[in-house]
Amino acid sequence: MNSPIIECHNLSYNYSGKTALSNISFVCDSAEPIGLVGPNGAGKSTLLSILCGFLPITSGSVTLFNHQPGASALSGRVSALPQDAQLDPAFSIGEQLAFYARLQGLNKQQARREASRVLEAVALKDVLKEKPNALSHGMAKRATIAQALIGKPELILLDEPTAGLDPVNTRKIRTIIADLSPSTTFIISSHDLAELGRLCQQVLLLDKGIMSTMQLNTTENDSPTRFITLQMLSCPAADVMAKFKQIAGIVQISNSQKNEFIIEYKTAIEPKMDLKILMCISDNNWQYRQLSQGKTLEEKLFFTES
Ligand SMILES: Nc1ncnc2c1ncn2[C@@H]1O[C@H](COP(=O)(O)OP(=O)(O)OP(=O)(O)O)[C@@H](O)[C@H]1O
Repeated sequence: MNSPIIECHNLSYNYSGKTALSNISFVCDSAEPIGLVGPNGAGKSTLLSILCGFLPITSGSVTLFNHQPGASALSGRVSALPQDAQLDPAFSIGEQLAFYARLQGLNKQQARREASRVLEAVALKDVLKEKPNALSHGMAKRATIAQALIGKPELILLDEPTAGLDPVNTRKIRTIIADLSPSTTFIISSHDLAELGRLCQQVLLLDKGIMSTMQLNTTENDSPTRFITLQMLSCPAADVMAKFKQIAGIVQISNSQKNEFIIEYKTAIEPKMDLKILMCISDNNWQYRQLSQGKTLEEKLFFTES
């Protein structure tokens, strides 16, 4: 049987007496991308630093593919993109990537080929000879992700890969991750819950150093009711709720935020509730922005009653 990708038991970490991680335990054995979320200061970067072997394990245990973080056996199998990853302004992108490839033991020619391969994977093959100052912020971020792809690692830890990026570049990074999964497992720390909701089936939630895990899209499948999230353009909320309540099968509607509604319905009564809702919107000449199955990740994490 294969060893789990990550196994973490009773891990705690303190900075000079200040608790950053408190007795956390989790196991990752799925190749699907895993989200790591939590408010500022929750302990996400600390956890990633321990997984990378940058910080020591002082209490509890952690293994990646059955090895201690930072073990030489993990070289080439695990890589990371730190939150503040920088490119060296003095060297071209191709030179820097080839340098990191050489550190992994490739010869000069193999390293050059590897630099081209990873740049192509992030849709940046034209910048091989450019220096970092010729790249936009989004391109530079993708170039640092290219660095994390060197040697085709099985596990890549990404700390805030889309922070500060526009929607186009955010989408490009999502595509890169989706294309490389599941042959590569990504752990993605991010405050962008919409992005994580699109990519991840499993989410690790850290709050003040305490962890809980959440498996997305599983409980709903087993449940007699499901959820739809509906975003309307400006609309009379009270009218919308009153009209929807008349649709057979709808058990509950909440106006989760301005122009957004979470609708819970019984699948046995109306399996195609999305069509019913769209017909109701059309009959009333309302306009909607987006209808999606399930709740948003934000709603699941922070506003679902347990
Ligand atoms: N080098 C350090 N020295 C002392 N305390 C630290 C250090 N690094 C982090 N901390 C503290 O540890 C806790 C966890 O910080 P960490 O950076 O891991 O959180 P985070 O979830 O990554 O936050 P953010 O989302 O803001 O990046 C915080 O209370 C922080 O102040």
